[in-house]
Amino acid sequence: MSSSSKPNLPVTNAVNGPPNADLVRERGAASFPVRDLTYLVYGGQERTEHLERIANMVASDPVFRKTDRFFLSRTEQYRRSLEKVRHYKELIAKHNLHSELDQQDLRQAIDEDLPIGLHVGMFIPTIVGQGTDEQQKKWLPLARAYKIIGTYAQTELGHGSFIRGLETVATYDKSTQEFVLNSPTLTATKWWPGALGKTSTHCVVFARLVISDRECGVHPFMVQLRSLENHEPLKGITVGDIGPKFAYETMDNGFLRFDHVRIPRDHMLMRFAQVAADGTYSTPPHSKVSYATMVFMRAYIIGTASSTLAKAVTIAVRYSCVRKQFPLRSGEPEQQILNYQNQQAALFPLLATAYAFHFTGNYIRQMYSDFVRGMRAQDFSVLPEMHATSAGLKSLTTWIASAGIETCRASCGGHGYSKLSGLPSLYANYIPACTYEGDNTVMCFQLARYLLKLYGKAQAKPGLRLPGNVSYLEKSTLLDERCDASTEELWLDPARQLHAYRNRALRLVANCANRLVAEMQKGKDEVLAVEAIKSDMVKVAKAHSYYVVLNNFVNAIEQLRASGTSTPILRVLKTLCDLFALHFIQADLGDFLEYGYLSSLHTEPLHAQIRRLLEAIRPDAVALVDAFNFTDHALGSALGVHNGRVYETLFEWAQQEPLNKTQVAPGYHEYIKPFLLAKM
Ligand SMILES: CCCCCCCCCCCCCCCCCCC/C=C/C(=O)SCCNC(=O)CCNC(=O)[C@H](O)C(C)(C)COP(=O)(O)OP(=O)(O)OC[C@H]1O[C@@H](n2cnc3c(N)ncnc32)[C@H](O)[C@@H]1OP(=O)(O)O
Ligand SMILES: Cc1cc2nc3c(=O)[nH]c(=O)nc-3n(C[C@H](O)[C@H](O)[C@H](O)COP(=O)(O)OP(=O)(O)OC[C@H]3O[C@@H](n4cnc5c(N)ncnc54)[C@H](O)[C@@H]3O)c2cc1C
Repeated sequence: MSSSSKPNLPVTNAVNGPPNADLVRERGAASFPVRDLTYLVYGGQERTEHLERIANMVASDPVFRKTDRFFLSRTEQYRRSLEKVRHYKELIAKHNLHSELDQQDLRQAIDEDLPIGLHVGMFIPTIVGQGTDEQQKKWLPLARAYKIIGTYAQTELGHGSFIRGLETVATYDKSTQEFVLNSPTLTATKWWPGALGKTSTHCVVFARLVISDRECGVHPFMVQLRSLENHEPLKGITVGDIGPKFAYETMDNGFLRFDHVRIPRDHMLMRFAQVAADGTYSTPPHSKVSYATMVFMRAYIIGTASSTLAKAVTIAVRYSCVRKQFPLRSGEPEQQILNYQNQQAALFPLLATAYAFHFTGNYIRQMYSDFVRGMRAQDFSVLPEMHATSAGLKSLTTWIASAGIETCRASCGGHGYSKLSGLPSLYANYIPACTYEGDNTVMCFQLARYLLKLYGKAQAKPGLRLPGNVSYLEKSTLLDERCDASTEELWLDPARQLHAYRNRALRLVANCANRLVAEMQKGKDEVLAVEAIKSDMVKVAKAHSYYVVLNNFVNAIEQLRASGTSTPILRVLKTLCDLFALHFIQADLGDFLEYGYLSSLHTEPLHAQIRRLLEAIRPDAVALVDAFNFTDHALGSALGVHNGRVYETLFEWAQQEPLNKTQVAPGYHEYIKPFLLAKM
């Protein structure tokens, strides 16, 4: 089927030449107009073309090249990322990219963990969210123009998850109307904040507020760290880089200590809690409102899980199409490895998940903007739902995307282990998303607590109406219902799929609630009873989040159908949605079998339907990854190049290896020559 409009062919850093014939053939045989799916993913033709212009501008700009990154030292990588920051700023001015959206598009196209990520992602949002109007007026123009660079300094050497345990102190001195910031212990040292070590001039510091010996809890303070003239740390401030990490080399995650550093009273961000000149403290309208930037970032992280996983799947699917291994019978041509069922079973559920997460990203963005609108009107009622939902989805999406990248890497065989595949660095730079912005397990407890509370309320008060995604907690009769998908066809019914996910989630919540009561009946208080069910709480949070993801995917398809999306696109999205739904039932089959929701009567058709779905996706696999529309620059992979010239590109990129600069190995004269035969 032909596209409704020609794609803007991505700028390539692959080796030029005729494209791989298998990829060409597969692209020609797609069952749906790829370009239309791209428009759907990126929000329309105009927006897609705008993104392409930016992506191609970045991809063709030598400052943003990525191919040298594997051969640079940590310090060189950091310097290169600063060079990219400077150039990013130049391009904003040159191309008039002053809107936040344009700048976000540009950063996304640059596709590197730049040391201004925290400035944009947390420093500015914290000023916006937590600063008074006057504070915003003072700091925002400076921050937005990069006259100052900031970060978000919360985590300490001793505490990250347990925010109330932070030790940095901000003591109010009424006589001078200043706060005195101090790090009283080694463990009070701020540790980890991105761009803190070497880049930032300022930061928002989270410290315990003390007024006249009274503890008032953790609050945000604006602090200047470095001189704006020579970048030297200011008096009383010890700051530096925390040293080598798993990856993330472009980012100067830092440490920071305060020795009785004085800041003016109006440097406490006082939108919600205030300290008056005389030291009178006014409490915030919600005790966790100062945690709002983390909720914002969790929502952002959920949104990026789709694109990250989509990159890994694009690389693995294209490579699996080019790569051939074994004829089925002797004398026959070798098979593309993508024809093997095991390869499809590894990659296609991840392809489906990348699409599923795309719709979840849309959902959380909408939920977040409704929440912000409420907050502006002093309505914090949605905060618990927003916090719990984003905590759970952040955990599920980052866990699945991380594991998915590794699956993609392993499915590329030996070449997947080469950094030139792009997959090792994609993985290494992505996995901290499971830890930062809230350790995933700790985040799951937050969602599980919320669900258990609502379940308890619904039990105590029959007829209580709960919000949309959790309304199934009202229906304990659901627990008596069983699966009736006894044929392959019935497994394609979205209502039945959702029923299964809802039933599993409710079952796990109910079991957890019962176990909590049982532990308390054994004599434990509530705190210890919760400790006894913690691993089950993680399962509860995941089960609910799976349900939310599937529900969003099903709803999105319904909305697309209603808005007249073409049948071929709807058909392929429905196939992906089915595979997502059925694959994750198969993956957690024990949950569904354990309480008799499913039996072998249902599992046989389930497995058979999954095999059918893999077959259905196979002819469209390349088109489905092409629809993500990544440039070769964005993928940074010799295996995933658009033209499929995988071997040529691998060979050429390998020539850049510094070891290849000389024919004779460095160290040969000292270490090899002495024991080799002198002559043959
Ligand atoms: C929306 C999309 C926008 C798109 C466009 C944006 C463009 C942006 C560009 C950005 C580019 C950026 C690129 C950067 C890349 C990423 C870099 C990563 C940087 C990493 C930064 C960090 O890691 S910062 C540090 C993060 N730290 C944490 O997350 C700590 C985790 N811990 C906590 O959150 C909490 O302490 C806790 C939740 C674990 C517990 O809190 P606490 O102990 O204080 O409370 P309790 O347990 O007693 O609970 C009391 C009560 O409060 C509820 N609650 C807790 N937290 C919240 C909250 N945040 N909101 C609401 N309610 C909360 C809790 O559930 C309890 O409720 P009960 O009803 O009493 O049970
Ligand atoms: C790359 C990277 C960038 C970062 N950037 C920033 C930044 O810009 N600013 C900033 O302030 N911070 C930053 N951080 C810090 C990050 O937010 C914290 O590391 C994260 O919140 C986890 O906290 P923790 O390290 O204290 O883990 P811990 O809480 O010590 O977790 C260790 C283990 O204990 C378990 N655990 C913890 N508490 C409980 C509990 N109550 N019950 C059961 N199990 C528990 C966890 O599940 C985990 O398995 C960054 C971290 C990384 C890795």
